[in-house]
Amino acid sequence: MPEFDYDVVYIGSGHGTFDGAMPLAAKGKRVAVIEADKVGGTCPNWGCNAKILLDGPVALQHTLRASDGIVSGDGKIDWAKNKAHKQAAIDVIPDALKGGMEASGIKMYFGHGTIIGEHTVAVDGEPITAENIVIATGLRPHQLDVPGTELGHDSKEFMALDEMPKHMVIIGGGYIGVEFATMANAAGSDVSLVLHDGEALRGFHQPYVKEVLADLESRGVTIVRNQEVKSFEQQGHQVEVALSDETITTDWVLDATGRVANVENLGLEDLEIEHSPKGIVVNEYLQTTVPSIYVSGDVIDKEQPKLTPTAQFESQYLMHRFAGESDAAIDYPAIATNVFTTPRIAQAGVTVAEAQADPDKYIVQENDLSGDWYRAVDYEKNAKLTLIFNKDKQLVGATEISERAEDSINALLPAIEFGYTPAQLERLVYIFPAIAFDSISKL
Ligand SMILES: Cc1cc2nc3c(=O)[nH]c(=O)nc-3n(C[C@H](O)[C@H](O)[C@H](O)COP(=O)(O)OP(=O)(O)OC[C@H]3O[C@@H](n4cnc5c(N)ncnc54)[C@H](O)[C@@H]3O)c2cc1C
Ligand SMILES: NC(=O)c1ccc[n+]([C@@H]2O[C@H](COP(=O)([O-])OP(=O)(O)OC[C@H]3O[C@@H](n4cnc5c(N)ncnc54)[C@H](O)[C@@H]3O)[C@@H](O)[C@H]2O)c1
Repeated sequence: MPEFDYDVVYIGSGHGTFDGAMPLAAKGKRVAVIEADKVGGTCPNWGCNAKILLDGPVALQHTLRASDGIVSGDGKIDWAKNKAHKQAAIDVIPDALKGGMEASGIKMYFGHGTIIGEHTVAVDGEPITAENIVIATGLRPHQLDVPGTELGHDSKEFMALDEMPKHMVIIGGGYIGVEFATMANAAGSDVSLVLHDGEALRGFHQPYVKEVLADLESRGVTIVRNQEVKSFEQQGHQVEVALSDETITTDWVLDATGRVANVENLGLEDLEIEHSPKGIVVNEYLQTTVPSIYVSGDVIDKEQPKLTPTAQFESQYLMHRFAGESDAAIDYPAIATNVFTTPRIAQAGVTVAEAQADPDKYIVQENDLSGDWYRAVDYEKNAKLTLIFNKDKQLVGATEISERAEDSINALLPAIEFGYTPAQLERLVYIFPAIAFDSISKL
């Protein structure tokens, strides 16, 4: 008779869980997953998948307009149809994932999970025991601490809008702020994007960020810089957004000021597990100070970008550990990331700022892609790619601004991660003409 009900119980069913939990169960481990909301968590339901479906027509509209009359039509987006298409495409995911998990042998529990002992989680009061517990509870939207904050909305509510508001104030210059400003503008909303200082998308190459912001402005987005939000106040059907120097009256407010960790009501205090709104503190094995309790995905307090592929990498790392296949510390690879604006900005590996701060170690090579014949296929005007090499001439980092930046950086990622030699690069026979061929030819 086993000592515990399960080998591993996961709290949360997002990418921080299922990418590792399914193969772990398929290897014969006894696995349970607890979910309080939709199976699959943020990414499929309210994050990446939902967002990229809504973005499809936005990118199409941008290309159509950039084609300068070659493709005719006004490219007007029917938001209600766009939302219905998105919803139809993602509605099937939770059941499909649930089915996949159950088929691999996972027992699903629905309810709120709270850790009540080193090996015990209560699901709405019912105790379940496991040799190891994984907390993968993700993040939720941060809400500004100002009077009237409840009048603000989050990204989930934006993606559920039946109609695009005539005017929208978006607060915050992070991924969500600029991506959703791009979408709302393309769908016909008059957008004011409020930044509390001059900068947006910190962590990305700032000259490229400035180009994205300038492009948004050229399409009618008002960027309001260096303003603190003071309050939101209902005025009839509208909301007054009071900033340090001005007041904007709007139909809808998106509070995109970041996301905070779901660490409440988990029992962390009783077990003295260190945590903050940034997440739960772990060691190099993703383990908390209680050795049987691990953490995966966005809810880890970490330096790495809080993205789906990062969560997937962590859950797969834990799968190998729980399967007894590896006891090594986690070794994060180069993580590629992209801002889905039009144009996009993508990057991976050593950043330009890091390279410029250490010129003895790195060589920075800037490539203007606007004269590149292949980029004329996408009517690119401002495409640029910055490559960073070490002194052995191996690629260690790259960032691009273009309509196809995510594909370009994905194509370069293996060269960054594995440090290909010129001889190895010669053996990569890519499809031509294509983005991967074009990007790799710059090495
Ligand atoms: C608008 C938006 C767009 C995004 N776009 C991208 C993108 O383009 N590319 C990208 O890589 N990343 C993107 N992300 C980030 C990506 O969604 C996350 O990195 C990813 O979902 C993290 O997975 P996770 O499993 O750690 O957390 P989540 O997916 O958030 O899953 C956590 C789960 O835990 C459940 N839960 C929480 N507490 C409990 C509890 N006590 N008991 C039971 N269940 C609980 C929640 O209901 C949730 O289902 C986006 C995020 C947002 C919000
Ligand atoms: N393309 C993608 O991969 C993608 C897209 C969307 C979200 N995400 C993920 O979702 C998470 C959250 O994204 P996000 O954009 O909400 O957060 P973020 O942390 O990227 O950006 C928050 C922004 O709000 C600003 N801000 C904070 N307080 C403010 C205030 N009082 N007034 C004005 N501005 C303020 C910050 O300066 C920052 O620019 C991130 O983990 C991100 O990785 C990823």
